[in-house]
Amino acid sequence: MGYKHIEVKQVSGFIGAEISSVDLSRPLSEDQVQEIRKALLKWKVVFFRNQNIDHAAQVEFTSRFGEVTFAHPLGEPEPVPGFPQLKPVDRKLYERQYGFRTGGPWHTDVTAAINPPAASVLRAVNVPSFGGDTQWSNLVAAYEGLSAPLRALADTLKAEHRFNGGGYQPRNNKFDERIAVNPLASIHPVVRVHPETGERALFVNPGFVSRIVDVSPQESKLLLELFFNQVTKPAYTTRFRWNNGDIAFWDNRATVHLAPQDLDRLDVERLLYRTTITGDVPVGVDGSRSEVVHGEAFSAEVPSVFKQKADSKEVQAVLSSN
Ligand SMILES: O=C(O)CCC(=O)C(=O)O
Ligand SMILES: [Fe+2]
Repeated sequence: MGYKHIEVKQVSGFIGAEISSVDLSRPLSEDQVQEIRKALLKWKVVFFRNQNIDHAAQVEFTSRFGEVTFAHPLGEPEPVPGFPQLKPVDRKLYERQYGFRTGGPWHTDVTAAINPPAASVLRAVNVPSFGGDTQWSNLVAAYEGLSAPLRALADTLKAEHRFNGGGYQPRNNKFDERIAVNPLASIHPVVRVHPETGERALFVNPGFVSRIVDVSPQESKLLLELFFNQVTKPAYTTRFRWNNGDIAFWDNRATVHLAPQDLDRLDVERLLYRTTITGDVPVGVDGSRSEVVHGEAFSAEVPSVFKQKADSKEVQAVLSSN
């Protein structure tokens, strides 16, 4: 309905659509880009099956929707040599480098930054034949599902987001060292007005929110329990079963997502690559903007912590153009 250049099929009640009749290995027309953007804004996450595109094509696809960021504000894990925008989502690499396999709690990408990514693109390269599904939840539906008095309260609140302050457990490894060097943190409105749709989203996530500000610690804890419950309600979610070559593209301003939890004890490989699009500074219902607690904005710029890394050979390999 309403699409002339792509096919769009809704996959869940509140979130998610599969887009077909488009070949991402070839340059997209401006009409296709506009319709994909329209579907993304409506469905919050869109899926493309069986695309089998390479690194360069992923970066090219992502760039049609905005500025492609550096892989990660901490430069961890190491981006792909020659592709500073590509963040490997690689169980084997994480295990080798950090000693853990789990994908962590429900989260929105990089909300510790003052300008969390507008959107993320994830491409499956080597996924297991069973398990490893990713889930997304619709933060606009979550907001709208609150009672009117709770929405009114949420509209007035702000929350602190930080890399080491939410649901991620300390790991005592290289990743934590990086966070200690650059303890990225920001205060965002609990209800964010979406810059493109004007919709209100319940912009809190169990991964990175450390506290609600200006309330007591106990009030913060109980409010967050309520909000986290709301944003992860199964009703607002969709679940994606990956095959190699599949791509998920989500609006990071209006969703939380959950990496698979069912593979933690299994010795299986799972490799995907993520790109992200530079986001704007969130704005609350009263028009107030988020505030930096610590750290720099997240964009295509090479983060200073990455530039400062001692092992400059690795850094050079990542930054050298291909
Ligand atoms: O492993 C996954 O399915 C999702 C990983 C993730 O959170 C991300 O790429 O942002
Ligand atoms: Fe993520």
